Amino acid sequence: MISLSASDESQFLERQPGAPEPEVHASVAPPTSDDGAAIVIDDLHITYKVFMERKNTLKNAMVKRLRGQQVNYREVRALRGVTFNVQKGKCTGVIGANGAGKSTLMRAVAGILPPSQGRIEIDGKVSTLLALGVGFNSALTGRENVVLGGLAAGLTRQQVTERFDEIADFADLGDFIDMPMRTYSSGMFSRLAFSVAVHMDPDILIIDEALSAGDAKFKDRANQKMAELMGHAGTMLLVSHALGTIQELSDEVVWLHKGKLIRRGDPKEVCQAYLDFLKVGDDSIVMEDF
Ligand SMILES: Nc1ncnc2c1ncn2[C@@H]1O[C@H](COP(=O)(O)OP(=O)(O)OP(=O)(O)O)[C@@H](O)[C@H]1O
Repeated sequence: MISLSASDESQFLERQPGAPEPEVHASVAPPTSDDGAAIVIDDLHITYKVFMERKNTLKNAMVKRLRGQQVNYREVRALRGVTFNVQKGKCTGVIGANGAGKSTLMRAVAGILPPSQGRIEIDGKVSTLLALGVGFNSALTGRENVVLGGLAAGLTRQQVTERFDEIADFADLGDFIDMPMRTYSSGMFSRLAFSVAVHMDPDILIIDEALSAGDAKFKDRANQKMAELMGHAGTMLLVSHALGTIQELSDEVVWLHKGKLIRRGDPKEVCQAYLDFLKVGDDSIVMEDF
């Protein structure tokens, strides 16, 4: 059995203090051809600016700038020259320790964060748990959010109406579908986000494990649905600390560390290199699957 989420497993994936940094593996080379790629990521840099004002707000920083005063900020280089592509119909898993840049990469591919340098090219309609989860309005009911989410993803009102029952059945929320989403548990919230995301006929599906929480029964159905989507030649970018899930679903794995791409290639080999680096045993792969 595989699981979508293993956030509680990350405790097993801590590096030993003082362990050396991983070296960029020699086999990491820029993609030779972008032909047939659904996602092209070329020398991608993302730098966050963290404002260091006493009252640390964007408004304060803007007021200072308008007054011609110097604005103090610190730069966090979350991604530093990442290059790889994802071929149509393939699944690429993204792994790495806390703070490696995985979520930043997902947000950039989803179009939420603009590149500071480099380029991202997307060929197809992207559906992402990130964007949809963020788009939900917790004052509205699940039903209303499904309609809004569907329209935002480019479906017509009629298409949303036609798909509504399927989306609601998959999320399996019972009467809660007509309750405001602020009354939902985080698992219920994620189930609806997942259900909406996978029913939008995405060409490219971006899944960040943080939003794919759910109970074991739902995870089983979610895994089946993902396998089904992949069967329809869907392209997937999947972030997870659950290396079992990553190996099960991915055609290729990318290992990020402190914003750099360390290794890219065969899922088993890259996961093993990552585990060797973390110096944790194979048990961590097995444990997250239960
Ligand atoms: N909004 C932000 N503003 C400033 N720095 C940020 C912001 N979001 C992330 N960072 C920084 O960027 C780096 C990469 O963070 P990111 O969340 O992408 O890592 P991650 O691999 O997803 O980590 P995790 O496994 O803990 O979720 C970290 O140093 C983090 O502190």
